[in-house]
Amino acid sequence: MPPGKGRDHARGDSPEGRRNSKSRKDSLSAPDVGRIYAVSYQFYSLPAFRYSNILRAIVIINGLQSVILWLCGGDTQYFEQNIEAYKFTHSVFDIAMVAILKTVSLVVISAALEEASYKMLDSPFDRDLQAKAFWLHVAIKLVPFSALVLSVVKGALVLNALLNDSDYERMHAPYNALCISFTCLTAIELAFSLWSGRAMRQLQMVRILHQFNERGQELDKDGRAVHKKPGLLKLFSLAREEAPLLAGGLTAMLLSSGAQIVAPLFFGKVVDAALRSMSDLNQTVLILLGIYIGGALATMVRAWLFVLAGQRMVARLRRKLFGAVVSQEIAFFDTNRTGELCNRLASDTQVLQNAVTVNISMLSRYVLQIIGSLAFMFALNPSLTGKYVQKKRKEFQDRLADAGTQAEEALSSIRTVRMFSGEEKVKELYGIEVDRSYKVGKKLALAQGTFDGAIGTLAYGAVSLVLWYGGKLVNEGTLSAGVLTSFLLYTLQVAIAFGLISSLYGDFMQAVGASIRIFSLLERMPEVANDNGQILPSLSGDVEFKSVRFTYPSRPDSEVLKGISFTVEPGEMVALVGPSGGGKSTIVSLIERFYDPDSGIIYLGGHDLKSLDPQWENIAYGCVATDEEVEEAARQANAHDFVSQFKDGYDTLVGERGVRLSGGQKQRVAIARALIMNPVLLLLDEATSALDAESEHLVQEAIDRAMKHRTVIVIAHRLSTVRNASKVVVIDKGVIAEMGTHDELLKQNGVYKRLVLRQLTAGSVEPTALEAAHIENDSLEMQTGADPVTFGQGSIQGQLPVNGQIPNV
Ligand SMILES: Nc1ncnc2c1ncn2[C@@H]1O[C@H](COP(=O)(O)OP(=O)(O)OP(=O)(O)O)[C@@H](O)[C@H]1O
Repeated sequence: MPPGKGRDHARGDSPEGRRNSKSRKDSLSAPDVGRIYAVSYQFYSLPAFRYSNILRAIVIINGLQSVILWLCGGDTQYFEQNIEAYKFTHSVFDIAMVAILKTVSLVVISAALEEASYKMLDSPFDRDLQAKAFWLHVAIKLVPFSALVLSVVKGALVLNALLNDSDYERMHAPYNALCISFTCLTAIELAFSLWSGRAMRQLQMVRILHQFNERGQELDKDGRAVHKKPGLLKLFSLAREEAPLLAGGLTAMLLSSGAQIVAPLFFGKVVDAALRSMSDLNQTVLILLGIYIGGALATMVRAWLFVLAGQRMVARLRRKLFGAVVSQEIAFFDTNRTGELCNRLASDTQVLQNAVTVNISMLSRYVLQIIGSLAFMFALNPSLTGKYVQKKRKEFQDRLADAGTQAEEALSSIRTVRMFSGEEKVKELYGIEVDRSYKVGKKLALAQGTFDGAIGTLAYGAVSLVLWYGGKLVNEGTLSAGVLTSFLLYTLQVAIAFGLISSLYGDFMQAVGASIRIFSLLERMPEVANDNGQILPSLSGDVEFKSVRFTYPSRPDSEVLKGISFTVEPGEMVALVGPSGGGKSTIVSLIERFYDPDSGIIYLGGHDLKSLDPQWENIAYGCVATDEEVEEAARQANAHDFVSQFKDGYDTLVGERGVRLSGGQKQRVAIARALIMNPVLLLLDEATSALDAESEHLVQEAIDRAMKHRTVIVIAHRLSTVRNASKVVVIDKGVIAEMGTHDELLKQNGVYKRLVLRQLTAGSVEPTALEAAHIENDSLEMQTGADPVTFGQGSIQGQLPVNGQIPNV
C-alpha cells in the first residue's frame, strides 16, 4: 500500500487516509452546501473499482472456489486419497494448493506494485523504486503463468488418459470442474497481469481528490461542502451504545422465534397423536404448552430489552440534538423555524427509535421465520408497490410537520394573533396545512390498503395451493394429516412474515429520511464556533469597530452595516442613535457575537472578538446567585418593591416571555439580571414607549445605577440618556452619519438634530437652553412634519451585557 504523504497528499485507502477520511466525513453539514470554502488540506484516494481490486477479486474467487470444489469432490477419504495416494492425473490436491498460494501471492504482489507505482508518480527517477517495480511487474505475470502451465499440463495428461488409457479411472465431476475453472480463471488473471504496466501508469488519472476546509468539511471541486446521505449503517450507529441491550434482546428473540418455528411441528404431531391414543395426545400437548410458555417468556424479555434500548437511545439523541441546535449561530435561527426544529426533536427521533430498535427486532424475527421457506414466495416482488407507499408515507409526514409548524407559530404568538384579531386567518392557514396532509393521507390509505390486500391475497393464495396439494397427497396416502397441518402453518407463518418484512422496508426508509434531517443538524458546525477561543484573565471594557461590514445571511441582498468604525473607551457611555432600521441593534448583535462581521474587525479589550471564547464572553444565562444577591440587584433595579408584593415573591412564575409583568416591570427585572452578572461591558437597548411617568422614572433610575462604573453601549431613545453620553454615534442606513457629544452634534444641522427635535416635540423632557434655541430655529421644519425619522421606538428587548447574557423575561 502506498503510504500517505502528509496531510495534503495522504492516500485515502491507506489506513491513515481512511481514518482521516472517516473522521472528516462525520462533520459534514447539509445547510452549508451552497457556500464556497477555501481548501485547508487535501488527500487522494483510489476508486474501489480499479485494476488491482478486480485482479484481487478474481484470484480470491478462484482460490475459494478451488478449495470448495476439491473438498466437495472427494468422498470421506479425500484427504488420504489426495495426499497419500497422490496421482497427478487423479487428484486435484496440487491445484487447490497452488490456488491458495496464487491467491495469497497475487494479493500481496498487486498491493506492493500499487504502492511502488504510486510512489513513482512523485519520484519517477528513483532507481531503487524503478527496480522494485520492474520485479513486481515480472512477478505479477509469472505467478499466473506458472499456475496456468500446471493446469494445462494436468488437463492435457487427463485428456490423454481419457482417450488412450482404457484402465483410467475417471476423476469426480467436481474435480473436472475445478481443473476447467482453474485454467479459465488463471488465463484471465494472466491476461490481466499483462496489462499491469499500463494500469499502474493510469493510477494518477483514477485517483480521487478529497479536499477539506478548515472546519473539517469535505468539499467538492467547486469548494462547496458536500453532503452525503446517511445510509442504514449510519442509522444503526446511533444505537451503538445500546449494543449490549440489543444483543440481549436478540438472544431472547432467537429463543422466542425458535419456539415459534418449532410450534407448528408440534401442531402436526398433536393431530397425528390424536389419531393414535389419548396418552400420546396428552404428552404432545404438554410439550407444545412448554414450548409456548418458554416462547412467551422469551418474547417478554425481548420486548422489554428492545423497548428499553429504544428509549435510552432516543433520550440520548434528543439531548445531543438539542445541544447541537442550541449551539448553532443566531443566523441559523433566522432561517430555521422553531416549529420545525421542535418537530425534529420530537417526531424524527421517535421514528429513529423505532427503526433502530423495535424494527430491528421485528426484521430479525421475520427473517428467521422466513429462513427455509418456500422459494416461490420470493419470486413475488412487492417492492414497486412498497416504494409508492413509502413515498406517500414520507410525504404525509412532511405535510404533518408543516401543519405542526403552523400551529406552533400561531400559538407561540397568540397575543399578537389576538391583538390583530387574526384567529380566523391562523385557523385558515392551519386548515390549509391540515388539508394538504389529509390529501396525502387519503392516497396513503388507499396505497397501504391495496398493498396489504395484495400481500394478503398472495399469502392466502399460497396457503390454498399448499392445502390443495397437501390434501391430494393425504388422499393418496403419501402424507399424514399431521405433516400437512405443520406444513400449512409454516406456509402461513412465512407468508405473513414476508408481508410484514415489506412493510418494515417502508419503515426503514422513513427512518433514513428522518435521519437525514437529524444528522444534518447533529453534524452541522456552527458558523460561530462556541467552544474554543481565548479566555482572558480579565477584561477591560473597551470596544473598537474597525471598518465593519455585515449582511444578514438570511437576507444576503441587503448590506446592513457598510463600514462602521468607532471606539468606546473603558468606563465611557456611548449612545447609538439613528433612524429605525439604520443598524443599531445589528451593531449590538455583533458585539454579542450572535453573528460575525463579513469584513473588518471588532476588538473587545484589545482582542479580536473572533479569537475569544464566546461562552466565556456571554456567561450562560443560568447564572447562579444567592438569594441576597438577587434581592440586592432587585433593589438596585427598583424591582424589589413590586416583586415582594407578589404572593410568591421571588418565586413568582412570570409566564412565557414575562407576559404576566407590565412593560416597566419587565424592564426592571431585566436590569436586575444585568446587575447580578456585574458585567464589565453593558449593552442596553433603551425603551421609552408605553411607560407612564412614574414607571419611566423608576426605569430611568435603575438604568442610571446599572450604568455606573462600567463601559456602556446604549441604543438610546431618551434625550436624558444621550445628554449624559460621552459620545453619541448616529447610525443611518448602515453608516456612521455623525459622531460627537450631544452638544457638538446639535450644532450640526444633521440627522441627529432632527432626531432630537422630534423627541423634544414629544414633550417628555424639558429642553436645555441650547436645545430651546434649536427648537426656535427649526419650528417650521417641525410643523411640516416632513421628517420621517423617529427617536422613541422600540421596547426593551433584552438588556444584554456582553458578559452576562439575559434572556427576555
Ligand atoms: N435577523 C435579521 N435577519 C435579516 N435582516 C435583519 C435581521 N435583523 C435586522 N435585520 C434588518 O437589518 C436592518 C437593520 O436592523 P437593526 O435592527 O439593526 O436596525 P435598528 O437601527 O436597530 O432599528 P430600530 O431602531 O428600529 O431597532 C433592517 O433593515 C432590518 O430589517
